[in-house]
Amino acid sequence: MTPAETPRSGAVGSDPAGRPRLAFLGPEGTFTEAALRRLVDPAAADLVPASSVPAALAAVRAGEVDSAVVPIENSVEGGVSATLDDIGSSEELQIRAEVLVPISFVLVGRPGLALADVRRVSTHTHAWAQVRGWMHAHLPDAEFTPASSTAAGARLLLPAERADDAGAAPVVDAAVCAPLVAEQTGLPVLAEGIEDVPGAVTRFVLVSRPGPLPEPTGADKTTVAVPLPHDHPGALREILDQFATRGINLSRIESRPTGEGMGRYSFSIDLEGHLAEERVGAALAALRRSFPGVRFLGSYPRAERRAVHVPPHVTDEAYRRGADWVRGILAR
Ligand SMILES: O=C(O)C(=O)Cc1ccccc1
Repeated sequence: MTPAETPRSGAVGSDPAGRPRLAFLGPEGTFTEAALRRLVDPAAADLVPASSVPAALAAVRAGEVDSAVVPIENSVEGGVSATLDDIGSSEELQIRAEVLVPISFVLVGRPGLALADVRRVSTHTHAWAQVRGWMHAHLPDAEFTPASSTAAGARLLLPAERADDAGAAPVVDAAVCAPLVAEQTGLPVLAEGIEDVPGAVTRFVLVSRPGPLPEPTGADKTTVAVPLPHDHPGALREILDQFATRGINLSRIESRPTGEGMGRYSFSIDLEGHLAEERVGAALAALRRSFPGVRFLGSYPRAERRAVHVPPHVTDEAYRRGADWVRGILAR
């Protein structure tokens, strides 16, 4: 990729013959679309809405698009399983960039409907989890109808969007979505700021097929998945030791079932640092020796751009001094 082909973030793999194609969890108005607009210049790319996270990632794998933007972690709800499981299942995808998006929700309703008349509410499961307390306090009897995204849930309120039976009453009364969707659709806002935890943020990642890593910036993050062998006592301790002895801080670690049977788990880990840094490369090389199933899922700049603290004994310079000393002895 040449600099001229590189969009704003420098993160998107682009097709020299044309504009990069970018899939995202759609339709228009999702939080994922807001994330995409922060990661790349939307005017320089073709945006392709996908109906689910797996669909967006499958389009990348199949080469139908260059990259996809998907949610990966929420400060209230934790990891987004659909994303962690999909990207962690192979080394076919690589995270190239991340961004944090503040999340605030509104409740939009069917035109003419009062808040007290709302019975059925649609939204994405992650949004529902973040407004449960508000719902309990204001609409305790509301039924939840899951939608593929917040914007898709809101669109159920627009009769013209329902191809099945355009004349029929909407299947839901209200939807939880971003304020932007109310503006885009003209749907009336019944309540705003309905999130249970003010200041919640969601982390989104830009994912593409494997390629050259972004240059180290000193403020990077690396994501790996480590399936645990079931006959390896102390495996988790060994994994953590590799990072601890090299002064590598972890910013996320969670276990996900592999689907191969009860008790079979893979650890999804974010660590501070870039694979090109000695301590990170050494830790991952050591992990690979003991756990050949380890998957590298990307080294990329941290959203906050905050420099990683590297203890003095594990800087690249410290590694060089150590290696020089050994070489000097062997050369005697
Ligand atoms: O449904 C959306 O708008 C998304 O982008 C997924 C999501 C849902 C709730 C919080 C953050 C992201």
